[in-house]
Amino acid sequence: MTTPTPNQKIIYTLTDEAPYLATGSLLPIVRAFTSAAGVEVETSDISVAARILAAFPEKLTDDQKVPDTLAELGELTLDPNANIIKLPNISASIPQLKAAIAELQAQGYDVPNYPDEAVTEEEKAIQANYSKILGSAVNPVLRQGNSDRRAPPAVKAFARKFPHSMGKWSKASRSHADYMRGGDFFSSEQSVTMTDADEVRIEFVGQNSNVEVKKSLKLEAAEVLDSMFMSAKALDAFFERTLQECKEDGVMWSLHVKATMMKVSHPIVFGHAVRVFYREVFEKYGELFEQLGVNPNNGMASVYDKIKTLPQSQQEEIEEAIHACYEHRPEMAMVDSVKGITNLHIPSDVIVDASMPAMIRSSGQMWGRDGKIKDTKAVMPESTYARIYQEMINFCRTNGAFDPTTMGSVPNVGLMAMKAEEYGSHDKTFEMKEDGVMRVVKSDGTVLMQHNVEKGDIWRACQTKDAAVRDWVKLAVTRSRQSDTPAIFWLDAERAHDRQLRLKVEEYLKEHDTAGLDLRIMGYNRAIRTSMERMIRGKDTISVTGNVLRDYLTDLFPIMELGTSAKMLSIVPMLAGGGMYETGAGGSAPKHVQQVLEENHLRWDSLGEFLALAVSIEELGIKNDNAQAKLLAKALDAATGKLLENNKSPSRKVGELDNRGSHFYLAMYWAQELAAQTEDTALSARFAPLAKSLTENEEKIIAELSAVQGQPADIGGYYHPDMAKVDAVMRPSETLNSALSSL
Ligand SMILES: NC(=O)C1=CN([C@@H]2O[C@H](COP(=O)(O)OP(=O)(O)OC[C@H]3O[C@@H](n4cnc5c(N)ncnc54)[C@H](OP(=O)(O)O)[C@@H]3O)[C@@H](O)[C@H]2O)C=CC1
Ligand SMILES: O=C(O)CCC(=O)C(=O)O
Ligand SMILES: [Mg+2]
Repeated sequence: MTTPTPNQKIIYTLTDEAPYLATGSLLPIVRAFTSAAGVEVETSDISVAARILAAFPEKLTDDQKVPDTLAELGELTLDPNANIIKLPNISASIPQLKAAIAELQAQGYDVPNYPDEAVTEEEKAIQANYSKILGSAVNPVLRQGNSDRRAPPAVKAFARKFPHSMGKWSKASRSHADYMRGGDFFSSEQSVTMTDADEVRIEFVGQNSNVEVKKSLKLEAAEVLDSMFMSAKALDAFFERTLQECKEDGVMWSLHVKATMMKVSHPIVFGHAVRVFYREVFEKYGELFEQLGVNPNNGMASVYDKIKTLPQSQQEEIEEAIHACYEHRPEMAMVDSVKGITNLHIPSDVIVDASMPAMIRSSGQMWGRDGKIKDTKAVMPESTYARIYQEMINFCRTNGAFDPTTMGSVPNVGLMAMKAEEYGSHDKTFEMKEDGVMRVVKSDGTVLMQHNVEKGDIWRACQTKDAAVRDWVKLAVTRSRQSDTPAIFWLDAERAHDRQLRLKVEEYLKEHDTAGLDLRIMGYNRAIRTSMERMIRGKDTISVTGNVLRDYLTDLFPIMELGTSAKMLSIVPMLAGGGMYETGAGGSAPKHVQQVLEENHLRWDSLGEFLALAVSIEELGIKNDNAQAKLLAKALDAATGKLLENNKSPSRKVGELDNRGSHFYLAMYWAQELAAQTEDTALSARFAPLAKSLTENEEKIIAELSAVQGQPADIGGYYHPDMAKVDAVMRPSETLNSALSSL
């Protein structure tokens, strides 16, 4: 056996919820296999619980302390040998963060409460510490490269053979997307490309002409800087209009934002929606709510939580006032109609990238209060990106639902490196405390951009580094060439930022041999229409997009094509030369954990993990000239293909094959492939006994795995489960466990 050298290491992240549970079953299998090629798989815990613990070492006993693994991984991304498998993790909203803190405290960890309002210096320090954990806090640190997401041919073939359900579209559907026609970020966007490096200042000039420096920003030469704002008044008027229209037309109302990734601006937008929808409640009890510390940006859950301290009679009075709003407001989409959880309950329940495709896939409908699905107005204030959903809705209404058995594919090459664009704007986002002017000023005093703003407006700046753009263009050309597929750069002539980017794209395309390639540049509406026209004819089109569209499209198209983005291959070739392999574009699926707790069935599909692992092991094999690793990767790909062909993916129903069962099949096929190959006889001899014992014991192992289903499972915590309990729940087959340990 080869001894692992420092380079022969894969870092496998431990995250949260369903992917964490799935890891409990998959990782022991992976480790058993990779050790045969001298490849070590090391874990790195970046769960929200681990990140909380790492932030407060001074509050913990020595044996409770954990390392700051996210910082360590962040450094590793700069190493050309980095090889990281990144599973989806929770991007916590404030309510989720508080729940995780409470769970840790109950387990005996003395971590501080999250201060809603930080007054003292100590509270401010605690809040600053927690702000690094809030929202999408992991991905921006690790994503030191651009993004390449696609459905591998075997996965596409699987979708054609076993198509997922698609809700029919009616020409009479009244569902649509609605967005601001003015006063939003789109209408106010300004953008400049820096000629030289400089340290610019973001300043606020008040009506008394006092200048407040909000932030100093070091910019590189050729970097693109944008600034924009959303008018609070226009936003409120927009929400009011959408609510009135829904009430008049009898269409359900729903809100779709990305409060997790846009962790500063979108919770504020969400808070406006809450205040407008429940206007009478906030008018009547506004002062009391302020005293109680209610924060509408955290949703109606914050109201219900804070009024608990009031006398029963007063609580009932407020609850009645809330119910009175439902009388004159339109019906609102529900997250859980049984439990009465509405769209405005917490800001992280409805996340636009997954929620809009789910709606379009279900005939354009969402769940109502009565548990029935109905037509809905999908409200997405930012018109920049909302328009693409309306294009798809129009397309489905005209052409009917997409057909997974014949449709082509839209892979994505996304500009993501170095916190590109809006997803890096959090430290440059400000809610205006008074009327005045926001401006960006060069060190020599030249004003680069400025906006007149009013109290409550949300102003933000976004950066895009030149090196990131250059690499993105290269990746697009490479993917188009390698897959012999046309590529469209989605750049909108109406957008100031995109006009700057277009100049760069045109320049950097000249650095490549593009002869014979079909590369086009189009505005968003035309780009999505062209892609869809081609898609229904079975043709593929690469979408080459900015960061937000990367996020949106890598759920939108996969959910139509494959039923879920979890089946995507998602690669981040790092700028420094290493590789990160993300598992799908999908999230951590809280509903899946609930099912495990209730009936010990995990419907999580680890296909994304299988695909990521194969590329990661292959890359490691190439870099280290490790022929056995290359064979392992090849066999894993073949095993994944077999698993898809034989339909051994997890089912959603208790009693049927679940995540653990599908892992067994992967192990069996993988061992069979390795035993059958003839390129390396030592490897074949090593895996032959395992292949034999798994094949012979298939029925017994499946029976052992099914036997545990149907009753509640205990994993000892939600955010910080007990590893031993997870191990017991996720590895219930003695026969499988002992076969693996004999390898
Ligand atoms: N890369 C990352 O780290 C990401 C993290 N997230 C985080 O995930 C959480 C949930 O986000 P949400 O927007 O609801 O997105 P999810 O992708 O978790 O949920 C959408 C639905 O997709 C289905 N799904 C997703 N992955 C799988 C899988 N592997 N196997 C089977 N089905 C799957 C599930 O459908 P069903 O329930 O019908 O089975 C799930 O409910 C949030 O905390 C969010 O911050 C979200 C996106 C990316
Ligand atoms: O970081 C997150 O919160 C989610 C990431 C995401 O949705 C994506 O990259 O597709
Ligand atoms: Mg996404």
